[in-house]
Amino acid sequence: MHHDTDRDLLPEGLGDRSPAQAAAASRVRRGALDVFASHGYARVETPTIEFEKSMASRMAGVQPRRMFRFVDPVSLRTLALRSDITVQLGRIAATSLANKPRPLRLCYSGQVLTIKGDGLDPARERLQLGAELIGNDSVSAAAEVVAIAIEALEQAGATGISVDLTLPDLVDTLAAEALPLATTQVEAVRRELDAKDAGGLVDAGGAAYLPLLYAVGPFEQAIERLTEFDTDGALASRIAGLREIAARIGGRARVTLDPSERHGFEYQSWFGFMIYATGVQGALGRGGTYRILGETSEGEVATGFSLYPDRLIELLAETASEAGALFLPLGHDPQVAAQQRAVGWRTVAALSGEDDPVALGCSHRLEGGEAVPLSA
Ligand SMILES: N[C@@H](Cc1c[nH]c[nH+]1)C(=O)O
Repeated sequence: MHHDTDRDLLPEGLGDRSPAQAAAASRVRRGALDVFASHGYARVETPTIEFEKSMASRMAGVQPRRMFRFVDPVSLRTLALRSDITVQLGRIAATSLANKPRPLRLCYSGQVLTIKGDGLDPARERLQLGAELIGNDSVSAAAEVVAIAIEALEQAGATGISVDLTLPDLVDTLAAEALPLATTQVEAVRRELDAKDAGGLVDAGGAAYLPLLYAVGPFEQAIERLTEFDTDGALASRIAGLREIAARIGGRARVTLDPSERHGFEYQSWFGFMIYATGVQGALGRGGTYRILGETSEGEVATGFSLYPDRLIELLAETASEAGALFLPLGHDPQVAAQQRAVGWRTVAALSGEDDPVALGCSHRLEGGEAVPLSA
């Protein structure tokens, strides 16, 4: 077909979900939210747009450059489309729910947008589902949220789950004392470690950090390497914490360690993790410990995670087999049809004598009050 306008095009990185994908998305959303609720996480809903300032300043490290921003014709202030619901929950925790007892367990689901896709993934709009445990960033909190992330993905239909643990503030921790770096070097060392570039790391003045590039892989082996590297014990409490978390997830997911992984971790502190599943390219989610900044006080610690299940939804939609439907011929008894729906049938009512039940996806036809299989 010839297009002389862009009427039918969608902007880059944005798309529709087909009926099969929308059905898979509903199942994934419901599965995950049920798991969050079953562990005591109360759902909150947040606006799609709010003041840029409140989203950009709630956690240290948030990048407003990634957000769609525009001026509100009403308030004349800059608004931003949400790119991460966690920061909105930070706002709620610091304001309307500030006086609720801690730990405060909240969960959420919604669409988020960024101006640019992330690395290999060009999508600019994504479904984000997550849970936040506010008021605690201990090993127990971390173990709880990792376990819930695994359970939520399992419930959503993911298989072969693996979890990659990381220490987001590793370089800052080491640079402070054990392996000093000039403030100007910290960023470069972090970047080369993230890129796993040994030559670049040496050039950036981070030769002492080289062994970190080898403390990567299956958890038991990698944590041994990290322990050997940590001769003066600067990382001792973190290593003990990681060991305990890994022990508590063990058996439910494959656990790996990548202590200097930074990609996508904007504000996480001592603990971070990524979560993956078989057949799904890229990470399905990310989480960790962080600090919600207050207006005057030093703020509040928290632990949580976000799942971005769009790739899983596409996979599930491809493999889902559509359940048959029951064709209701013209002149059927509406009460009988309602009874059939009540026992689980999806019905498709004829609008004219020409409607073709098979073409409309029906497997059965209502005849004499019964669902009769349509002969193929
Ligand atoms: N919202 C973070 C993940 C997270 C939730 N809680 C803590 N960390 C992200 O999407 O990267």
